[in-house]
Amino acid sequence: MYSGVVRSTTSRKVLTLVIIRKGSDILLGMKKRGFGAGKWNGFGGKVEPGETILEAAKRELQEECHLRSDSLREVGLIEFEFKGDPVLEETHVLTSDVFEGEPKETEEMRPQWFSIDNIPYHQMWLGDKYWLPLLIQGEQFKGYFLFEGEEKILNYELKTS
Ligand SMILES: Nc1ncnc2c1[nH]c(=O)n2[C@H]1C[C@H](O)[C@@H](COP(=O)(O)OP(=O)(O)OP(=O)(O)O)O1
Repeated sequence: MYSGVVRSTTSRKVLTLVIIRKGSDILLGMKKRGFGAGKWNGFGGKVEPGETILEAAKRELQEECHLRSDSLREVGLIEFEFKGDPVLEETHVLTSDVFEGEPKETEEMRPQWFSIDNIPYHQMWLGDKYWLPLLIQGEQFKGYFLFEGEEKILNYELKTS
């Protein structure tokens, strides 16, 4: 997809990432365990065998914060690579401002609304400050991020369409 990037990955994991919006707020969750613990992020996870991207996104949203949305739409596709890890994370980013329920803390995530003027980028994945503003502006985007560990980006590309 990106001419300048040579990937060293040999397999691919498909993930979803959902950002729910309400007026000028977005909903993030503090990841309590596992991969990305201690970071604010959208809601999502691995797409299970037999599931569509949309089904997986809806399931993860409900499992992680008890919200339901039948109006999720895909706005972004990001490939995350971690140096030395043979797995490329193909992450589908979806959003909606139509949902049912109130966000509730779960075993995995502690949800909290943030104003788009006060997003806690310093406690989020480093790449988020590049692509999340595009989502907030209503853009569609494709990206690639190469990380070294969790706290350093070696290379990235981001394009809007
Ligand atoms: N680099 C980066 N920036 C922003 N967001 C992410 C990454 N890497 C990622 O994996 N993510 C997102 C994509 C997913 O929404 C989550 C990771 O999901 P994970 O918790 O590993 O998947 P689950 O299926 O929920 O895992 P278990 O419940 O099986 O532990 O972060």
